[in-house]
Amino acid sequence: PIIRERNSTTGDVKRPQFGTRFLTDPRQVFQHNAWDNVEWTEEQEASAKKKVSENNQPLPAEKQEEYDSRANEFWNGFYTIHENRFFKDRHWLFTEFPELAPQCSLNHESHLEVSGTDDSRQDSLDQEQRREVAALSHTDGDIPGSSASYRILEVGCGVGNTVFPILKTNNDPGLFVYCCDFSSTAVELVKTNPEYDPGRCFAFVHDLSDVGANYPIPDGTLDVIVLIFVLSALHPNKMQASISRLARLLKPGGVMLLRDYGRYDMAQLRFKKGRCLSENFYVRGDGTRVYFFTQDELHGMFTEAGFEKVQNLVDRRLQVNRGKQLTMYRVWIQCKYRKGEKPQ
Ligand SMILES: C[S@@+](CC[C@H](N)C(=O)[O-])C[C@H]1O[C@@H](n2cnc3c(N)ncnc32)[C@H](O)[C@@H]1O
Repeated sequence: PIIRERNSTTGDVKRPQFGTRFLTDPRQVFQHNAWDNVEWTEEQEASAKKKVSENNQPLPAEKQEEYDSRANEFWNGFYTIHENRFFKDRHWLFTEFPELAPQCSLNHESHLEVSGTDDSRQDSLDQEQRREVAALSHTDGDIPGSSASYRILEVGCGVGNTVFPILKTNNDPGLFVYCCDFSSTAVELVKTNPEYDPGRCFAFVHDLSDVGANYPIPDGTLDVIVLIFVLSALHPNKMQASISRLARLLKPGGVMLLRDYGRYDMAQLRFKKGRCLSENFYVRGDGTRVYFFTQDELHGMFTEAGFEKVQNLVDRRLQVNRGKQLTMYRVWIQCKYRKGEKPQ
């Protein structure tokens, strides 16, 4: 059976909630480590806007050019220092993006309600078909994963904090996971991870912004593409073409899943003067770059690339350092867009 969370009053199926702890009494703020769906006041929004506009003097062009042309070297430097200690595994992956393990909805937390026998029958039928297809076409050609029936690509996979949980959670025998990053150091860390199984996964070095470069994946064959905190690392001028390039790899009806930094996230407000490259785009001390999106900007790019919106939401969370009595306002954007059925 499929497990779905339902709104207790209307009975409607809700999207899986990222979190459910709401701050109703401001005096309670230091009672927990994090609060969900935090409302921003107008003053808070205005003060964030002011802070950002005060730090909006772009660096000289030659410096900008270096950060762009050597971007992968700066990320290699990052992974040489942090190896796989920095980005932690994400437990929210499968509640927010059930497409990553469609047959595993039983993994949802116990408070979710059980329902929908028809859907569940369809699901197990799909699964069975996938298994049959995988069993029939067992001869992989030159292309890794060519015999698979459900293909996921993660772009900007880093050291595999999304890839390995997918491989562990999604036991569909027809599953194949491709993953790439333009940091050869990161890809090497993925390949040498004891959980890396070449029969189910293929990691390769690829620059997302190099739209002329080939992927080792035929066009129109992917079910899902995942972008987690990676589009924000690209120069804003290269984002649209990169998304449109990726769209070619998806099957009609395939989905693009994205989670990334939102405008006025704490990380944006903390940038010191002299780190701004262009509006809402900054360079960190280690040379890696980051952009802070609005929902509309992402919507515009996806629709331009031929996608239809399934979800585009902003996730505002208040994180609390109880020891230091500090509050940190995080803003993330989460998108799910489906590739149109008609060719572009
Ligand atoms: C903030 S990290 C996120 C890593 C990973 N997605 C995660 O969530 O753990 C951004 C990643 O994007 C990669 N990246 C940045 N620009 C890229 C590009 N043009 N092509 C491919 N990967 C890129 C970086 O090397 C880095 O691994």
